[in-house]
Amino acid sequence: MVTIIAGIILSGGKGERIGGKKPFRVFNGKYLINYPSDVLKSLKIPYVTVFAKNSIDLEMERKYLIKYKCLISFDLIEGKGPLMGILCGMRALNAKWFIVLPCDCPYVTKEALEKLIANIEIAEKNNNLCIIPKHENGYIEPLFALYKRDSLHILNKIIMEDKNLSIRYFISHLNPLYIKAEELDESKRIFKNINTIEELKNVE
Ligand SMILES: Nc1nc2c(ncn2[C@@H]2O[C@H](COP(=O)(O)OP(=O)(O)OP(=O)(O)O)[C@@H](O)[C@H]2O)c(=O)[nH]1
Ligand SMILES: [Mg+2]
Repeated sequence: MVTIIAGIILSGGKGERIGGKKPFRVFNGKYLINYPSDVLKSLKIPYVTVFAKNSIDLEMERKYLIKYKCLISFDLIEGKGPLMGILCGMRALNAKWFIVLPCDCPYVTKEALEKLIANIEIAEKNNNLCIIPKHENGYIEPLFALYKRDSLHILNKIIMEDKNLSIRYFISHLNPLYIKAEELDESKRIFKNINTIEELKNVE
């Protein structure tokens, strides 16, 4: 059976600004990575967490696996950025649509993801291969978005070419359906990412 929706939690960044180990940094009493994991679990959406190729946090990752019993994958090639994480996630789980989330989104909510998912019907009609939240100022949230499995061949090609691995370049091939960021969360807090040690302490 092909699942309709699966999740991909991107957890393979270097976390340079936070001094490494980003997924397992503690924010408000929980590891950062637990936030998107708990929300996907509460929605009963199967998901894969994609860590870095040469991860140095294997012990933490083992404990995470025991806690969540989700799928775990690792980047095929090191240092290629989020596109590699999406590729490895899509290869690990068979679904029609993938909710891509970063590991550092502690304000993510079940309600916001439900609202995001509700747009799939429109995207199916319009042949959009991704659904991307967009702010009023034009800023987009491609790492808090939905991607259709049908985009996998394009992703493969882009990664094989290895010329432009920006997520915007990938999206430019996908006839994106842009939705208003405030539609998912009026306060837009759900999009807040944690990048530094200081931000770990600023619990809102
Ligand atoms: N699987 C995978 N995920 C990545 C990769 N690069 C970034 N990410 C993830 O994409 C999300 C957004 O990236 P950033 O916020 O820049 O995080 P980061 O790259 O770990 O942090 P910096 O090194 O400080 O930029 C985070 O959840 C990262 O873990 C990668 O090469 N592979
Ligand atoms: Mg980065």
